[in-house]
Amino acid sequence: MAASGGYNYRDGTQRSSHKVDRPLSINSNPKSSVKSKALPASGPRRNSTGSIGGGGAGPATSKIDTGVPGRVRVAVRLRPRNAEEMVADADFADCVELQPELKRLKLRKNNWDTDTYEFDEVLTEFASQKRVYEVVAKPVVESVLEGYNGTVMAYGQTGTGKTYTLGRLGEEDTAARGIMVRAMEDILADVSLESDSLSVSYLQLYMETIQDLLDPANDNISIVEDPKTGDVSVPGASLVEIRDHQSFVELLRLGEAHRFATNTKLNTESSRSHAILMVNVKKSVKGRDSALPSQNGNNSHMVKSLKPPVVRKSKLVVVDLAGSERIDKSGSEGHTLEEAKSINLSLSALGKCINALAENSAHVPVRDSKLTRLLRDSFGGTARTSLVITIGPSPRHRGETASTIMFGQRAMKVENMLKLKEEFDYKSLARRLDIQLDKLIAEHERQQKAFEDEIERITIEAQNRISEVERNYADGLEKDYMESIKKLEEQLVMNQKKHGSEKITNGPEDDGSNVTTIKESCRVHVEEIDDLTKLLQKETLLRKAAEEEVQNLKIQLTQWKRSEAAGNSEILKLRKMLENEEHQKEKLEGEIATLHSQLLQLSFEANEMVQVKLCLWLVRPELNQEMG
Ligand SMILES: Nc1ncnc2c1ncn2[C@@H]1O[C@H](COP(=O)(O)OP(=O)(O)OP(=O)(O)O)[C@@H](O)[C@H]1O
Repeated sequence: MAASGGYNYRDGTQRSSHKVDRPLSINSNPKSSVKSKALPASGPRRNSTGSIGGGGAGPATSKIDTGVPGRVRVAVRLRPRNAEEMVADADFADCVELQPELKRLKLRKNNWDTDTYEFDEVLTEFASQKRVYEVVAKPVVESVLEGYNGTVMAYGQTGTGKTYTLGRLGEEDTAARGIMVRAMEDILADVSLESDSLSVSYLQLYMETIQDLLDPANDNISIVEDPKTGDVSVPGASLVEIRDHQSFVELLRLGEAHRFATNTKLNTESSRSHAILMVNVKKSVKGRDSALPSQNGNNSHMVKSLKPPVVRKSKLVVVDLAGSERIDKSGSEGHTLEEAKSINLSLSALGKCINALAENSAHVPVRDSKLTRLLRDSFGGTARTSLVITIGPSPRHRGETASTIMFGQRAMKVENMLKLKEEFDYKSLARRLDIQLDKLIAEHERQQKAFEDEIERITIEAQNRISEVERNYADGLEKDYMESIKKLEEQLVMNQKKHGSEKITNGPEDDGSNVTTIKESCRVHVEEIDDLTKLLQKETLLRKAAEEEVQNLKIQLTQWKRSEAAGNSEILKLRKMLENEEHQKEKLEGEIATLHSQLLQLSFEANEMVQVKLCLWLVRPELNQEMG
């Protein structure tokens, strides 16, 4: 696609031009050949200071956490000769010679002399995409999954393979997949989508304007720096939750279609913007709070549930920079020239920051461009950073190749301090406690209901038994009584009959046998009354036993009511503890804000003091000399 006054998207559409408000700054190409030795690898290791603090509010890392040193790692990748180079450079040797096993690159000065440079990895034109991912990005992705921020960035001349290395989707040929796709595959395989979360933003920085590649209408996104942590974020960018590999590939495709690209002399589809993919990973740290001892050893599960869970919120940033070629080389003119100037401006600002960091300068000009502000954490910050510099083999571009190599050499000297991005998750603790409280209340209500039902059942049963005993007793008594009455009546009738017949036979005189009969009848009655009394005593005993059982049940009821009251007071205690935790968190946040504003005030005052002294010196230098 021909370069014109407007600019082109990769999807083929044309948009109006943007204004450039800064002068051109030419890419630095220092002559000095700094030959750095590869430093020993220093990956993130968990140290004691990176562990959870004593249990206060705020970040989970302790305040004395200074991090672990992690130098920026740099790999160099050589692109194979393309069709044009096959013809144009047919009679010439490549400008570089690679010694991958020695991790060395030789840059030809002329036919008989070379400069040698060492890198962390040297990737030849035969290196597969898989190998490139494994040596350049995989260690960074692993760090991100452990809770550190990470950056993977590609830097190099136009057409040397930055987008090929980072952004290839490899849908037709999975072996061609680039770093972005492979990184997401590893992340998806490690996180649990039930408890962790994964979201993505995709931006482009074009002529000092940040545009959302997932929503191009959103084209004036600002950078926000957290005054507490120094973390850089772009809250205006769309944040898309990733659930699976395919949805991520779709997002990349959408973003790539919106990326500004044009046809330059060096690349038919040259990216004219810096693309920045941000992958936010939020992982809960399992099993950490279970190590906490209980205070009294009794309610250990309660203590455990009151400890806030720990989450790690890390970020992987993948940066595909625009080409770092010289303007005359890319054949830029008109609007494309303005683009090239802007690209060079931001890349030169990045170069200056890297130089300052490599030389341990007191001042690092981070604020000179949006690119350096966005990459603040990646160079000299807390992230683990891996840079791949891409070069071409053509001797015609030796100057650009040398410049790229020097950029990589200086970046190798930048030391970051990796910090674990861990914090207490109060929100999830509150959610967990709410759920627990609801469960406890529901369980308590369920037990109370079961208990009341049981009491009712026992009471009804006891009452039924008492009524039955009473009924049996009354029936038995009545039956016995009636039988006795009947017997007595029969006896009386028999006696009367006997007495009458004796009177007829013996005349009216009594010979004493009548008295004997009555006595006998009385004895029988006494015995019967005895039997009845025994029966009555037995029934009384049964009634007493039933009454005792009712009494026991009443005692049990009182005890259950007491244990219910104790359960209620435990819930109140838990609520109180939760309120205390929240109160303490708010207090600590307030203190941090006060300290921060005091710090700002002090630095403002110090600044003013310096300015007053400077004015004094300018106005009255001799006075200043007198004052020493
Ligand atoms: N290692 C490689 N093997 C084979 N082909 C490659 C390799 N690297 C790059 N290419 C090819 O070279 C061309 C340019 O690559 P690419 O677009 O990735 O370059 P770039 O550095 O991103 O350029 P720009 O800065 O202009 O966007 C593409 O056609 C790409 O397929």
